[in-house]
Amino acid sequence: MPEDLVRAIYQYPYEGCTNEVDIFNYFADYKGERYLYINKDKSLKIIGIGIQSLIKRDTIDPDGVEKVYQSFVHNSEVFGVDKLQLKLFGGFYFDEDDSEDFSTFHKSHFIIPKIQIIIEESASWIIFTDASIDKERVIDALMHLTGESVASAAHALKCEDINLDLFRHNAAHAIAQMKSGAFNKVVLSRKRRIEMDAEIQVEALIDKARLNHEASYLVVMESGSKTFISKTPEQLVMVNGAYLYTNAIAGTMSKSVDDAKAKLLADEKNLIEHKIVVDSIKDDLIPYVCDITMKDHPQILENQFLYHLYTPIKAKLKTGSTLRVTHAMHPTPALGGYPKVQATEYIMQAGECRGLYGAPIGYVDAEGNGEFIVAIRSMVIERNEAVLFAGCGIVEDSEVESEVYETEVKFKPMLQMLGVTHNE
Ligand SMILES: C=C(O[C@@H]1C=C(C(=O)O)C=C[C@H]1O)C(=O)O
Repeated sequence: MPEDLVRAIYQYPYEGCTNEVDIFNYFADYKGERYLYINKDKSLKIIGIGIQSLIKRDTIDPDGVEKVYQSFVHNSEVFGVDKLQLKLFGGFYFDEDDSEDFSTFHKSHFIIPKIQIIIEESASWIIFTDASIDKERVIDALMHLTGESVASAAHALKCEDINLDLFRHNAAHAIAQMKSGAFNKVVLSRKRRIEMDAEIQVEALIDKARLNHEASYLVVMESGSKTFISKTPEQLVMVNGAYLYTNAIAGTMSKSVDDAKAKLLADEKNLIEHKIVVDSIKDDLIPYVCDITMKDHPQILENQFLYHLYTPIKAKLKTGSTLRVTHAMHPTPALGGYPKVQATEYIMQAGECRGLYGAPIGYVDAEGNGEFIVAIRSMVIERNEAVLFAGCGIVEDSEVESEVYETEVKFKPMLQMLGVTHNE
């Protein structure tokens, strides 16, 4: 019998524990095969446990991914109480470059889990795609979790900047290129490796993130021995029925600067960087949407350590799904540069091999709705090591040392999550 015909999706209303740390802990046996997605206003949590089907490609292939997921959903028999809720979660690499840091991930990496827990404000579900799991037992156990927090036992031994000299060199080179008119903006990035004295526990990191109430997403994706984590403030795209939402986030000032908000809103260099992103997003959206609405001037987005210039954008969707639009928009000049092709080539020549750093990660449902984020403020961990990523937009008026400082501040959310307070 073809495999498709014996698949089944079982859905139950979920009234169990809503603490993601407890749930991750309970499913410790599935380490390497779990994921977590929490949206910015914490109105949606998606937790995936085990791998029923890994949709993987060694190229960035949104159409191929969508086809396999649709076939899974439509060829499965559904035993459920509500309309089909199973969501597909995963991401695409930043670009087609291979990346050693992400060797257990694929350029298209999407997961249909064995168990998916969806926690929304109005209702929640637990979904099983594996008939052999004892569903009653799992549901009963989840109802009785006690909400213990998990403190990290690991301390930093060593902090090492992997490519700071190269970053300085590339930034100076890019500024010179832009002064001679080669392109307008490029985003360059740095990496920092942290070695801890014990294994880094993902549950402890999630617990740390949970206690921090800043308006950011939280994404955790395990793949074998590696785990990717992003605590990003940046949405790439959300599709909800007839509407599409996106935003431009570009232009940054540390909160430690006196009068930072007012300075940022009036700073010519940052306003130029921001406008490049807004204009490029508009151009990329035109084939898919109509009635684009946005304000003429950016507002301030506040993070724990930084202020950003921020323009929310709403439009009516004419055609396309979340995955299609994600592919068309990524990378915006907030992470790539402008013009897009030249900037992306520049990043590839700079040898950054970003993998999932700055990549689109998110979820879609069977109707094409969903949300993708831009995976910044991120790190990949393996055993007792973490590699942290931070980047910034370079324009012709940039100064190399200010950009070095900006990336220092952008490492902070991940350093804080690891409990590293100073450079060891
Ligand atoms: C590239 C990063 O951040 C991006 C770059 C910004 C900038 O240059 O001002 C601001 C927000 C993000 O779009 C990062 O945090 O790694």
